[in-house]
Amino acid sequence: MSNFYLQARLSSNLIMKGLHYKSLRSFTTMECHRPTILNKKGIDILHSPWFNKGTAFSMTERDRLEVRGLLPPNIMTEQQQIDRFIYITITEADLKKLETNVSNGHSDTLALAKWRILNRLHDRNETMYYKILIGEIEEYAPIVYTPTVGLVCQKYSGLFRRPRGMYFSAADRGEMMSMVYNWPADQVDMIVVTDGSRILGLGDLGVQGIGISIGKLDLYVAAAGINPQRVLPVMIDVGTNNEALLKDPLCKYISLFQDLGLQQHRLEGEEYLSIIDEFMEAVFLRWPHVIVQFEDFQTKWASTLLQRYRNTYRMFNDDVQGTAGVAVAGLLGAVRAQEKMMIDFPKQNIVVAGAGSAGVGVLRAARRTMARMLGDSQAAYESARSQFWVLDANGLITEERTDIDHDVKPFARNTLDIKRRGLREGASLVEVSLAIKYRLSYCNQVQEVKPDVLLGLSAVGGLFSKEVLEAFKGSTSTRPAIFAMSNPTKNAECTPEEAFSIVGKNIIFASGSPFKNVDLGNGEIGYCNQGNNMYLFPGIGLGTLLSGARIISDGMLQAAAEWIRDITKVVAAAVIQEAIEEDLAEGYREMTTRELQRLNKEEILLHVENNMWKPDYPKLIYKDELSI
Ligand SMILES: NC(=O)C1=CN([C@@H]2O[C@H](COP(=O)(O)OP(=O)(O)OC[C@H]3O[C@@H](n4cnc5c(N)ncnc54)[C@H](O)[C@@H]3O)[C@@H](O)[C@H]2O)C=CC1
Ligand SMILES: CC(=O)C(=O)O
Ligand SMILES: [Mg+2]
Repeated sequence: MSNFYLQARLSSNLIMKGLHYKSLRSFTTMECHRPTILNKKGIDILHSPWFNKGTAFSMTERDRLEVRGLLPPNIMTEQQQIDRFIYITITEADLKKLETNVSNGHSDTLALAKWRILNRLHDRNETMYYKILIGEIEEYAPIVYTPTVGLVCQKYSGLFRRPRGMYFSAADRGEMMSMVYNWPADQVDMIVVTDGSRILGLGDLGVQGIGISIGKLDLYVAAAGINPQRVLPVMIDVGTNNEALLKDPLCKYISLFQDLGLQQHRLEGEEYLSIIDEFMEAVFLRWPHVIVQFEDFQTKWASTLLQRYRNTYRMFNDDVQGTAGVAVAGLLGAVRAQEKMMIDFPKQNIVVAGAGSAGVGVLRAARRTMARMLGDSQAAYESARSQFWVLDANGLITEERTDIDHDVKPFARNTLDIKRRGLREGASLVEVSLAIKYRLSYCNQVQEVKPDVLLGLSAVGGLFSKEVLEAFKGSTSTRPAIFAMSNPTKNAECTPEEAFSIVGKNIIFASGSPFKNVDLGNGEIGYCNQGNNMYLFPGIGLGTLLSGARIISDGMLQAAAEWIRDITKVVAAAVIQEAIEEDLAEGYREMTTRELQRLNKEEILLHVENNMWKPDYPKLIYKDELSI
């Protein structure tokens, strides 16, 4: 059902139920219908991407806001502006030329050129930028987000023209409390922060990591309707250990390439923590209701920071918690696709390649889900762990491992059990995929149990090689699942073509970055699903924002994962519902806790819908006009 029909149905239901006046009024104060109060006039408005409408300013507005004569006289509709941008600015002038210069029509150069053109529009006219992004999300998400955002981050120091977001660096210690007031918006709802230490699967990109914060927030605006004037991309620069980004002291005056970040190695330990602490205190001091999404922190800090802040601040780690929700939703979807009952999920044998922040997040969430299905007891939780086979750069992780990470330890395979199955510590992916044999003690039979799922979060492109896929081919599942979730595209553990051609037509395939569906011949299509936290984090953020929940609980994240139906609105509503049930909801804007508690499911959905920003030009009112 389209959003339009859903909204129409919900509205009529509300009217039938005769909602009391206050609630009805707050429903009708829709985000997109609020006029915007300005303290600027004339040319300043045209130079502000937040307020600029370009050629779409009406004559009355041109007079009221003193921009008459500063624009060409032809007043355009929004649609004319979009057409002009897509068909004249992008396609004809720039992209066509580029396309003919690029042999396969889809190269890094072309993607980067598209990003540049979109970024320039973002700098000029934010409303039009989001209108185009939302209207053509399938085409432009891979540009503003993975895979192109990875390339953008790698080249950010060269691409940088106009600032976007805020930078807090090790040199700003003691200053952050006042620095936050340099940001022009009095209300910030959503911050995405990175320290640039593990950008997608591209490693330490230092200050250039700001690109990922910008890309994620673009999706918040496009998918969750968060008002772009209330988002803040942040980069915390504590240095970089990427030597290529550190100046060579011998040629620092002649080097053409100058990285924009601090020229020092990363701070570690207490020094590092004190900087992140200061940042958190500063942003929550100025914007007590903000939500902070931690993004692309290297594994050693991701989980430490999550534990440090999660019970105090409204924050979550997207790589640990967002990815987990999407992966669990995908795993449950695979069980459904096998035409099994949900209760069969705890019987799936799942091989996970990659035990970093993302892999461990998925393992913990999948184990918790299995345990709940098995009765939610400690015994159920214990037994669920035997369904996972976890490998890192050193192969299969067993109890024999000496330097095992605290978070990974619960998933180390029992040594005796491994031997019984003909495996060993450090076994390769081929060995594990080939057979997980075990002897059924009561009938003394050898039964081969092969993995149902092969899930990659290793950042190693091509890890699911021909040999691995051949070995996995013997899966006992009716529809084996291959999730090559690493980003960007070149880091995917395998391509869908490789997976479908080697393992078979009936597999379920998902990848972190988008791939095209595969033509399997005879009119059959191999579907390539995208398994990316982008389907979850906008809903988690929006739901947390509108519920006013004090913290983001596991229950709220679980609710998001269970409700993922690629409709962020529904995900957000589920998160709000859970926040209300856990007594965490404190309300947002006109909607008080009490009013939130009175809403039924449909009303919550409508509340979400009404609070989602839409890329329509608002009525602009100069602040002195208010007193007239
Ligand atoms: N699709 C999605 O929504 C998401 C995808 N990711 C992707 O997951 C990847 C990993 O992210 P993190 O866990 O934060 O990184 P990380 O660097 O902390 O972890 C990588 C893990 O892979 C292991 N590994 C390396 N080589 C391996 C091999 N040959 N075989 C098996 N394991 C191997 C490492 O030992 C480590 O445990 C990145 O490419 C990232 O882009 C991360 C978050 C969300
Ligand atoms: C998708 C994402 O968050 C990552 O690759 O890190
Ligand atoms: Mg990430």
